[in-house]
Amino acid sequence: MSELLTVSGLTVTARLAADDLRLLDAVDLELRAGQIIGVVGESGSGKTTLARAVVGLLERNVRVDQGAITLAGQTVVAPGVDRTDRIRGSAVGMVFQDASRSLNPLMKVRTQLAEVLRRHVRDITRAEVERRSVEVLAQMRITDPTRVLDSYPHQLSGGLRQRAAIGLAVVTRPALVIADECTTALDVTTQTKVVELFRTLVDELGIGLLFVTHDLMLASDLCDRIAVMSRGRVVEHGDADQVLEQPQQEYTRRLLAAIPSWS
Ligand SMILES: Nc1ncnc2c1ncn2[C@@H]1O[C@H](COP(=O)(O)OP(=O)(O)OP(=O)(O)O)[C@@H](O)[C@H]1O
Repeated sequence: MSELLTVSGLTVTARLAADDLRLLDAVDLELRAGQIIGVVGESGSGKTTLARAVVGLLERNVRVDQGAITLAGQTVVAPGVDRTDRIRGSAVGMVFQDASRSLNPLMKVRTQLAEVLRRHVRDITRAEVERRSVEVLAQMRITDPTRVLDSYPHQLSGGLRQRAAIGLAVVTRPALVIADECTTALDVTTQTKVVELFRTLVDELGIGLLFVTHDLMLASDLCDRIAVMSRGRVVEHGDADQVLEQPQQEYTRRLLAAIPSWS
């Protein structure tokens, strides 16, 4: 099977008033369709920068110096190259920590799903918009899709809001989903349900999921592969079982030792 997402030698720098700051240093990563990769590491290790680089949402003072990101064999990011506007929201869906960053608080869920579908699916009919909106909420295991479609985000519970946000990310049937700390703000029970939902979606739809989390325990429950980041570098990268059972790097061993229930 060929790689869906390949990050090779990605080096990213922020320009600051006084100096340049390297945010990512020769990062390598691979992900196949139907797989989940957990990008883990302490705060400030570069996880969000990596996730944002894949979707071309780096801040204005940040640039790609070396390396490349390819999606299904096509280069989308390289020094001086940014083709992410062709894939963002269509081939690649995004879910953020805070559903309010994924969802527009001023629009009903129905309107938001319709807007995304109309933007990305040429000549889609009203009936098809409605059918796919209901279908995607059902895929999110939402039992009363009509109520959710007719709600504003603030009228939904945190868990339902995040499910609606995931629905918005996958309604265009992307090949890849980037989820950045998207369960962090949820209570543990809701977090578990969202993680189970992700596993089901990946298995059912065959998408690739890049799941950014500082929570190694959560990553161990969900992910097939794990990339451990420290100071802008991927220090360890491999099958989740292998990384967790036989960590090669001292940094990974320290992260594991910090989990109270890990033995
Ligand atoms: N635009 C920027 N300009 C300057 N420094 C930045 C910029 N964006 C990120 N950084 C710095 O790069 C480092 C990595 O940040 P990043 O948000 O990628 O880390 P992270 O692993 O996602 O952390 P967290 O888990 O806290 O979100 C941090 O030290 C951050 O302050």
